[in-house]
Parts: sequence; structure tokens; C-alpha cells
Amino acid sequence: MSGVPDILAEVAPRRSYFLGLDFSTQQLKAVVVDEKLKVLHEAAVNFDRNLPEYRTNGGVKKNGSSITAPTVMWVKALDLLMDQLKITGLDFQDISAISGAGQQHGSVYWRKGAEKVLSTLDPTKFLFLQLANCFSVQDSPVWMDSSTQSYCETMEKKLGGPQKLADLTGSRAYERFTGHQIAKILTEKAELYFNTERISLVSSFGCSIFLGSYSPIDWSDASGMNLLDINSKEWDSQCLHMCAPDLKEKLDKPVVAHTCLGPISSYFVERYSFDPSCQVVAFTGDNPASLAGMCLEAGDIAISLGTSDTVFLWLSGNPTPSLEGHVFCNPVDPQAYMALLCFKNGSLTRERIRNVYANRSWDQFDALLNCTPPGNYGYVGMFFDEQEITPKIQGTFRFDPSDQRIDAFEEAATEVRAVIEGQLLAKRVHAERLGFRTGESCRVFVTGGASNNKSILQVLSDVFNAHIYTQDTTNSTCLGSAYRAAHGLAVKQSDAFIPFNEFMADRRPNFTLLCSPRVEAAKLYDSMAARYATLESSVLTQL
Ligand SMILES: Nc1ncnc2c1ncn2[C@@H]1O[C@H](COP(=O)(O)OP(=O)(O)O)[C@@H](O)[C@H]1O
Ligand SMILES: O=C(CO)[C@@H](O)[C@H](O)COP(=O)(O)O
Repeated sequence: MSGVPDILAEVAPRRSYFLGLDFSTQQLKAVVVDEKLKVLHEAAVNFDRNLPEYRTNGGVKKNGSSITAPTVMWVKALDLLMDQLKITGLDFQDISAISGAGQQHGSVYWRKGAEKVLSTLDPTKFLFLQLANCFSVQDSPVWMDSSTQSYCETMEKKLGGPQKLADLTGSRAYERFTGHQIAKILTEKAELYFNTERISLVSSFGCSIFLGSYSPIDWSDASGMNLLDINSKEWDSQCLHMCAPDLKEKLDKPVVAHTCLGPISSYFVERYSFDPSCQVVAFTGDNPASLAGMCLEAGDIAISLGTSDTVFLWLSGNPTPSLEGHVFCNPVDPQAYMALLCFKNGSLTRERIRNVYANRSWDQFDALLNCTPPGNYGYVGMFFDEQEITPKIQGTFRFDPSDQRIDAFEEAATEVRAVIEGQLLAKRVHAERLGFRTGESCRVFVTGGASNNKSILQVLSDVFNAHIYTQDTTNSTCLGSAYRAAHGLAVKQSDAFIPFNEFMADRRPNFTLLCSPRVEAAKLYDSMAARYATLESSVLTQL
């Protein structure tokens, strides 16, 4: 036993379930866990497939470098998701607390008067019909957007350079970070900005619907805006003023992520028979929630292979942000931080190559990957279909064994192995720059859609020379949200903060060892990582 009192049993002697949600790029997902935090139900609504009327591709709409998603689509997805959960036989009365997550950095603009609508929703009607007119900006900018370069330059310049901004907010200026997206809306659509009474992140937008009033933004997701002082955990007034007037009021005070914000809105009580005392715990970013779902410990590294690929780890002690990657406030420990690297060209790039070379089939893709040896006979590829984040670069770069740039590989299998090796070597090279050391004693925890693919995971194991672990569900974001709901409720019922790792001690999820590194392949990737780093630098200097 951990010595932590079983607060869940004390507060809720009957069934006590927890609902975790994830408003991610391509889908809205949910997981329900029981009092032991074991998964009972999972559900998902895919935006392209289940809501074709919004005409998204991969959950988003592209207009050059501006990338958005229709805000009301996420609301309609929630209507569908709740109905899906209902038909699993779930009794919503059993849910003691809810939390959730959202794709990071994306923003939602609530029109003046929208909170009134939120708090007086008619339970006989769908949410999307009632909230359709509540958004002053119809299409929310999302994390894939890269249209705010000039705003980024301005902020870095005014703050005394990129490192100064990173020291303050955890990151240098990034185009997808919300402060710059808000500045762009003010410049291009001022009347919409002035008609906005509240700006939410995707996470706090989802939370607001469950609360029936505006939810504050939690510290962890707030760290992805270039607006929060990650040391004081307050908005930085200089950064706010640089982006837009009255922004402090439109954002409200950020809160620590485990905050219980209040009971669920009467809409959900009346429409779905939730218990009126069911608590809503602040939602956070999808990567922070995933860190909670994987119960990461110091020394472990997590890799999420979702729409984006991300690499993240728990940071103890004082944060030392650099010009690459991000430092976010930790979602489960108010004193700690997490480091994150984001790669925009993740699953969608792999999918494109699968569609062209492997007949849209992951089985055929795997067969091609497995018929080529580690090292790909010396061929290397970098595939940045969209402008990459780490590092900032776009285009396709293929090299032969003597490092000469070539236009195409001769074999489909070479292209397939090149995309996987290139993506995974990039993760290793950039994680090492953050101070991470690969090696047999290191454990890599994987999650996200592509972590279903064992052939890809074997390459990951060899490239990182590390053992690869997965959970029973590849959806650690939802799981982390459900854990955070349970933890937030326990903290509310307790007199003192309960460390998350202690709280989870008797409830930790199962991890399965899926792949172990092969000695010869791992050796080969040591030298290939150095070669990849040199090739990447040469590409960057030639831009
Ligand atoms: N067997 C597989 N091999 C490789 N990739 C896969 C496989 N199954 C699903 N995926 C990828 O998973 C992606 C979705 O991952 P997910 O974590 O659900 O994304 P998000 O949370 O960003 O919406 C899809 O774009 C798909 O390419
Ligand atoms: O921009 C980032 C992190 O900084 C992305 O990781 C988004 O948070 C999207 O997440 P997925 O939908 O790919 O999980």
C-alpha cells in the first residue's frame, strides 16, 4: 500500500467511475475507468468520417499556411460521443468526476453573450444546435498553423531575443502558439476580436461545455501560448500587451491543473442523468494528459505517434528552456515541469507514403519496411510535407550512401524504410540535444495511433537502443484525463495535496514490453544518428 488513504472509497462508497476525454486533431475520444482505474469503456468520433458535412481532411481545413478546424464540429462530435457512450450501457450516474484534454495551442473565441447560452442550455436539444452561434470566430486556429511568423519575430525582438522569451515562457516564439494566433486575429479581424468575451484553448473550451460556464486555462496547457510566465504561473503582462488589448480579462486567471472547478452543468444532469455532484476537473493539453496517463518517472521518455509525433519527459528542478523544444508546467505536480519536442510530420506523412507505395495498407507498408535491413543500404530520407516544427524546414530530401542528394529512390521499400528511419533518427538527435541519453537501461513508453504498429516500434527500439513499452490502450491521453479526474477529486476531498505518483501507486496501469533493441542494429544507428544530424544541418544551412 502507498500509505495514501483510499479517498475515493471514502467519498464515493457506491460505484465511482471517471470519464476522460480527448479533443485531439482527428477525433474526439473518451475512456471510462472504474474505481481501480481499469478501463471499462472507450468511444471515439472521427471528424472526417463521422462528420463529413464539415469537409475536414485529417480534422482540419488548410488555406496555405493557415490551418483551422470548425469549432462547432467539435461540439457536434461531443453530441455524438455522448450518445455512443450511452449505448455502451454506461450509467452516467456512476461518474464521480470528469476531466479531459485538447490538442494544444488551438484557440476558441466565445462571442459576447455566449456564457449565458452555456449556462441555460435546453437539455432536450443537441449542444451543436444551441452553441452554433456562440463563436465569434467560426474556424479555430489549430496547432498545425504556421502563418504567424511576423508576430513571432516581433515578440522575440521586443522581449530581448528568443532565449529571453524562452526563459520567461518556456519556449521561444512558435507560430502555432496561441498568443501569436490571437495577435493575428486582432490584426486581420479586429471586429471579431472585440466581439469576443472569452478566449479558450481547445482544452478549456471542452471543459467549459461540461461546466456550463467558462473554464479557466490550466498552467500546463497555458505554457503553450508564449504568454505564461512559467516560473510565477501568471500571465506575463508584457507578452499579453504585445498580442492584444484586454487579453487578461479575455483569458482569466490560469489555474493549477488538478483544480476541481465545480459540479457538472445541469444540461448533462438532465439529458444524460449525471449525478449533480459529479465534479469537473480542469482540462489540459493532450501531451500533458498523456504524461499523466503513462505515469512517467524521471529517466523515462515518452513518444506519442499520433497526428503529430511528440517526445516528452518529466523535468524535476528548475527549468532551463533552450531554443529548441518546449518547457511546460507539469500537469500533475505543481512544482515540476515537462519537456516536449513536437514533430508536425508524423502520422499523416507516414500515411501518404503508405497510400502511394503500399496500396493504402499498413500490412503492405510493414512488409516493405521489414524486407529492407536496418540502415537502408545507406539511403537516408527526410520527409517534411508540411513546414516542420523541429527543425523549421519544408520539403523532401533524399540522400544516397555517399551523402549525395538524389530525386528518388529506386525501390518502394527504400522509400518506406527511409521515412521511418528518418523520422525516428530525428527524434533521437533532437532528444539528445535536450540532454536525453539513449541506452539499454532506458525505457521508452509509446502511445498514439501508430504505436499499434510493431514493425515501426522495432525500428524505434533499435534507433533508441531502448526497450519499448505500451499500455493496453494506445490512448494514454484519455486515460491520463480519467486519472487526473480521479486525482483532482481526491485532492479536493483531502486536506493536503496528494502527489500524483503516490495516488497512482496502487492503481498503476499495466505496461507491456513490446520490443527490445537488437545489438547490431543499435550499433549501426549510433553512427547513423551522427550522420543524420550532419545531413540535417547541411540541409538547414542551404535553405
Ligand atoms: N497500424 C498502424 N500503423 C501506423 N499508423 C497507424 C496505424 N493505425 C493507426 N495509425 C495512425 O494513427 C493516426 C491517428 O493517431 P491518434 O493518436 O488517434 O491521433 P490524434 O490523437 O492526433 O487524433 C492516424 O493518422 C494513422 O495514420
Ligand atoms: O502542437 C503540439 C504539441 O506542442 C501537438 O502535439 C498537438 O498537441 C496535437 O496533438 P495530436 O493531436 O497530434 O495528439
